Amino acid sequence: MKRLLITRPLPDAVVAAARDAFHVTVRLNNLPMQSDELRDALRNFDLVLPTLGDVFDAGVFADVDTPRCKLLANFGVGYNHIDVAAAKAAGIAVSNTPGAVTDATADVALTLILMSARRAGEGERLVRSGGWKGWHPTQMLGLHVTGKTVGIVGMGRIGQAIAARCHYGFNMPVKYWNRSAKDLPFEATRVERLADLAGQVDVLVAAVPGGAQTHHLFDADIFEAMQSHAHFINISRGEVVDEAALVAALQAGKIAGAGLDVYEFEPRVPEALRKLNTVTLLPHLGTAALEVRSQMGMMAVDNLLAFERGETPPNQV
Ligand SMILES: NC(=O)c1ccc[n+]([C@@H]2O[C@H](COP(=O)([O-])OP(=O)(O)OC[C@H]3O[C@@H](n4cnc5c(N)ncnc54)[C@H](O)[C@@H]3O)[C@@H](O)[C@H]2O)c1
Ligand SMILES: O=C(O)[C@H](O)CO
Repeated sequence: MKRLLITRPLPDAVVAAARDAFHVTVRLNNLPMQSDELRDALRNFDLVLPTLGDVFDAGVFADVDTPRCKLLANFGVGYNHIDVAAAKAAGIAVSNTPGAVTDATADVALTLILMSARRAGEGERLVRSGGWKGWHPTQMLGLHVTGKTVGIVGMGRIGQAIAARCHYGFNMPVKYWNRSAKDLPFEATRVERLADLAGQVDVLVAAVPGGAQTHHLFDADIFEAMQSHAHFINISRGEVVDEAALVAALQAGKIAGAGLDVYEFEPRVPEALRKLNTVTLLPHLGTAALEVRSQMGMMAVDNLLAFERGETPPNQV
């Protein structure tokens, strides 16, 4: 049997399915793998099932002369923590888990849109603090979401699921920025320049992958272009945002609020961001449901099984 390393505890059913086919070691630690562990994983296992935070960068591959590992079957759709080109050069394939994450992540985007626009986090803190003095007509007025325009940046699987929820559920006109035009089952306007989109919408949502091409896509210029009543939502990767520029925009009231599930240097969330009442902060909850995490794990196992049969994994990247 091939030796498989699962780098974090996963739902029982996933580990059981993996044990049916492989000699499995589960690393009983919820923190990302450290430098030595990453290298040892490549040296000592035939297959590795890593996840977010396990940073397999070019240096890791360069340090391991003849890796025993032949597949990194990532748990999650986003694989910006793996240098895929360096992996390939080292003879290691990479797969991910697209689709399994789509609806759950779109649901969290809608949670953030509503929480940010309707000041739900701020309201919850007010009640919890015992400081609420009762309802009155001008208390905590937020942005009415129904009918407002949403701008989706990255009209992929998750972007489309967010757009559909906004369109069908909240009657929101949809605009988007994407490398290519999308054929969608509802009306949506493609805008050529990101800064133009930013200036035209009431809610701007980041749904692009992380990586070098999208690093700091949302910078001071984009926040400057946004309308002062608009909200910025990020469910993609923290690194797509210049976090310092976002903090500055919020502090200066250039935008009304932000809803974030991801951060530039996770799990570190700058104190300046945590202090702002206009920000809703979630701890990377996009796929955090047992059903979803189980589906992600099963997809990763399917990729491993296909590879073991000598086939190309269904979700090789
Ligand atoms: N918050 C969470 O828990 C969570 C959960 C799942 C996924 N994610 C993130 O969401 C991302 C998107 O997932 P998906 O399944 O929708 O991916 P996808 O590949 O279906 O969609 C990505 C979209 O972004 C566009 N895009 C890619 N690179 C681009 C670039 N350089 N410039 C402009 N547009 C670009 C693509 O054309 C595509 O339309 C993942 O890569 C992951 O980082 C976060
Ligand atoms: O990329 C993904 O799938 C998520 O961020 C991890 O749940």
